[in-house]
Parts: sequence; C-alpha cells; structure tokens
Amino acid sequence: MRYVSTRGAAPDLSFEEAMLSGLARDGGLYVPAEVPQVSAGDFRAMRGLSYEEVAFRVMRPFVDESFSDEVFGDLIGKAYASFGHAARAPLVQLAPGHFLCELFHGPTLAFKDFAMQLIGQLFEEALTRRGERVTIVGATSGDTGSAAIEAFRGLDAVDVFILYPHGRVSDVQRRQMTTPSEANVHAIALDGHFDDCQARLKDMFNHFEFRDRVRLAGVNSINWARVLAQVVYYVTSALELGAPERAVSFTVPTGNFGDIFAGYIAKRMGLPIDRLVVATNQNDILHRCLSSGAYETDTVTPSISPSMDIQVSSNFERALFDAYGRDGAAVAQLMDELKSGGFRVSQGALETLREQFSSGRASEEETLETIARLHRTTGELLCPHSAVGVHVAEAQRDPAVPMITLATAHPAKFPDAVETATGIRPGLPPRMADLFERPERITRAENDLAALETLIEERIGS
Ligand SMILES: Cc1ncc(COP(=O)(O)O)c(C=O)c1O
Ligand SMILES: N[C@@H](CCOP(=O)(O)O)C(=O)O
Repeated sequence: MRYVSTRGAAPDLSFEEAMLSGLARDGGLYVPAEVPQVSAGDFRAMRGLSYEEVAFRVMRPFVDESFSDEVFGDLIGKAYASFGHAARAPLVQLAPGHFLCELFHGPTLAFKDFAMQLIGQLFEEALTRRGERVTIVGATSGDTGSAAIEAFRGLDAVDVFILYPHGRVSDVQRRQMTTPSEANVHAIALDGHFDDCQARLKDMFNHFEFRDRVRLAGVNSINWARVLAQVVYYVTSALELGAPERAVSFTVPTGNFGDIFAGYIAKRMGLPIDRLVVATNQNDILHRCLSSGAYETDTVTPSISPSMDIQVSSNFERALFDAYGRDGAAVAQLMDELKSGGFRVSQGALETLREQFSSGRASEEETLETIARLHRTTGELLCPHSAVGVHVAEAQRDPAVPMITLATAHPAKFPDAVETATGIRPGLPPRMADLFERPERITRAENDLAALETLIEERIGS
C-alpha cells in the first residue's frame, strides 16, 4: 500500500513512513493510493468477532509490510486492553431506530483513545526496531492532547509537546494534560485558540530545518494512522445493526473532520452507509460550506462543546482531494486561497461532497435542551459534543434507516454544561478520582513560531 499527498507534490510513502512523517512535505495530508475493498461475505464473517479481531481485519490491508500479522495483532490487543468496557464501543438505543455509539470508555474518556492507544504501540514498535527517536508535537482543543499524553507518557523513543489554547479547554481536559509527571511529556498553554495551535503545528512541519533537526512527528489526525484506527468502530457498530444486509447512517459531532472522514473510508471500503451527517456547534464552517459551497473562516466563538471550536478543519482537505478527482494541484490552490480567508468549492466538487455528507448545526440552547431531554427520557447523560450530534441526528434522520450517533466524550469531561442542563454533576471514574489533587505542570507560551521552536529545542536538548 502506498500513501499519496493531497497536494500531489510530495513523495509517496509506505504506511510506516506516512505514520512517522505526519504532514507531507508539500503541506498536504497522506491518504491511501487506493482504498481496499471488503466484500459483503468478508463483513459477514466479522460478525460476532471481538473488537480487536475486527480491528485487525479492517486495518490489515492498509498497513502493508510495515508490521507482520503477528506483531500487528499483538499491538492491537495491547492498545485496547485498558478500555473500561468489554465491547470497547458499545451501542445504546436512544429511541426506535436511533442508537448511540459510546466511544468514551478508553483511558482519557474520549474517542481519541481508540486511535491514540494504538498509535502509541505502533510508534514504540517502529522506533525501537529502527533505533530512532522522534519529537511529537500535537495541537489540541482538549481531547487529542490528553489522549496523546496518556498514550506516550514514559516512552523512551519520544518527546511529546502538546499545544492547547489557554483558558479554552475544560478543567478535566487540562488536568489530564498537565498532571502526568513523566519528563517526556510537556503541556503548553498557547495564547490563542485551537486554530492557532494547529496553524503553528503545521508551520513547524513546513519549516524543514526545524522539522529535520528535531525529527518532528505528529499524532493529530494529520496522521493517517489516526484516521485508520477510527474506521473500526463504524464497522463494529454497523455490523451490530445488521450490516452488510442493512444500511445504516451515522451522525458525527465534527470539528477537524477526522472522525467523519474515517466513516467515509469505511463506506468506500464497502460498508453499507446511507448518510454521513456532519454535526457542528455554532462554529459551523463545515455546515455553511456544505450548504452554500463557500468555505469561509470566521472568528471562533467559545462554546459549551469546546473540542469542536474549530474553523480550519484539517481533514476536510482529504475530502476535497477526492471531490476534485484527486487533483493535488487543485487542492493546493484552494489551500492557498484559504490563507486569505476562504475559497469556493466548485459546483461539481460540491455535488460530490453532498452525495456523501449531509450537515446540521446545534446552537448552545439546543445542545443544553438535548442533554436535559435525553437524560429525562433515556437516562443517558450526554457530553455537549455528543448532544450536538444527537440534536442534528434527530432533525436529519430517515426513519427507514437506523441512525448511529457517535458519543465522542464522557460527560464527566464537561461537568459544567451537563450540570447546567440536568442539575447532575457527573463524576469521574474511580481511577481518576484524585485528578484534582494532582500537581499541574503548565508552560505558558505566546502564539509565536520561533519562540515555540526554541522552547521545544531547549527542552529536548536538556
Ligand atoms: C469530544 C469531541 N467530539 C468531537 C470532536 C470532533 O472530531 P473531529 O475533529 O474528528 O471532527 C472532537 C475533537 O476532535 C472531540 O474532542
Ligand atoms: N478536537 C480535537 C482537535 C484536534 O483534532 P485531531 O483529530 O486532528 O487531533 C482535540 O480534542 O484536540
């Protein structure tokens, strides 16, 4: 399997090379040259298998000779052993035909653990075999950072620096990043919002002297391996509801477009998915773009679903690449226009996107109302991101097709919003009960590329 850049001007790479490189050297994102096909019979044969066994079968064709079957299977087993639910991604019924896929039973209580726990294992295996060391820099609106720090803390072959927007993540998210005491992990509170963190990260990848000097690697959904690991729960949950005989739809609380893009890959592999619905909060650039064709950045408005407070949605580039017939030059041109505030998607590409994706948005009031109502009617406590998904799913649902809404985080990560809506303050699981007593290590930093690079080089030099 070879991986190609969405901007068409970087060398093709193997799975392992793409995983360790992060952003392509032309600024693009790696995608597989071809999407492997899974037959209905092969999907049928996955029914009744464990999450780990399905994960192996779904991901194996993408991983090429980078890892042997035995090693890859073993690493998958280790990745999910710490999950707090035997099903890993259990389905809960909310209403006739509407299901919630709970993705918050991993160690940091958000869907990011599905990919990050596996990537931690894959990085360690590959770097040990190669005798190499890398510097991981990540940008987070809260959940990627805590999942990355959890997955990589204490590993010998990596230093991890996580840029998060100062004052714009929940207290639980911040403490998950700032309380681990291992010397190889560093949480950096940046003066800015998530888009600034992500922009500085991409600047570092595009600054080749720095990139090569520190051996920069990325674990945001820039990294194809992140997207790949997220394909698996689309398959397990669709199988549970009758796929491949019956089609299902998914609604996905969306910010950086990585999670829903994983659903799109599952569909391209042959999983019968009817609709993929993008659910946004009031930072609704994706909903506006799919509605009008204009992808125009606006100021980020802080919301009660802060992990989705994103305007520049990184993985949308991967969807545009396919919508423009895999024309890297066309995508590079759009990304250039984005630097001056936005671009217009061509009519043909917009129609292609709309064949795959629907969209909707939830206001703050609608999000709170959904948390309160779902708790009253089903007993399920939703985090605000998942509530955005449920609100949009209810509005968009075709009663003839089962709808699965992804519950992307545990309500205890966002207790203030949940308490406002329901009067109940959700508690952390016992293993994290002392999170608020642990000492924090925070580095404040300006939104300045040179200053950040100096800070990172000083830390890894010491
Ligand atoms: C809890 C939660 N829900 C939804 C999202 C949006 O996911 P994506 O960025 O993959 O679109 C995020 C951030 O990634 C998140 O942390
Ligand atoms: N919501 C994310 C933002 C980064 O997304 P990623 O999927 O590209 O890592 C977060 O929680 O940090």
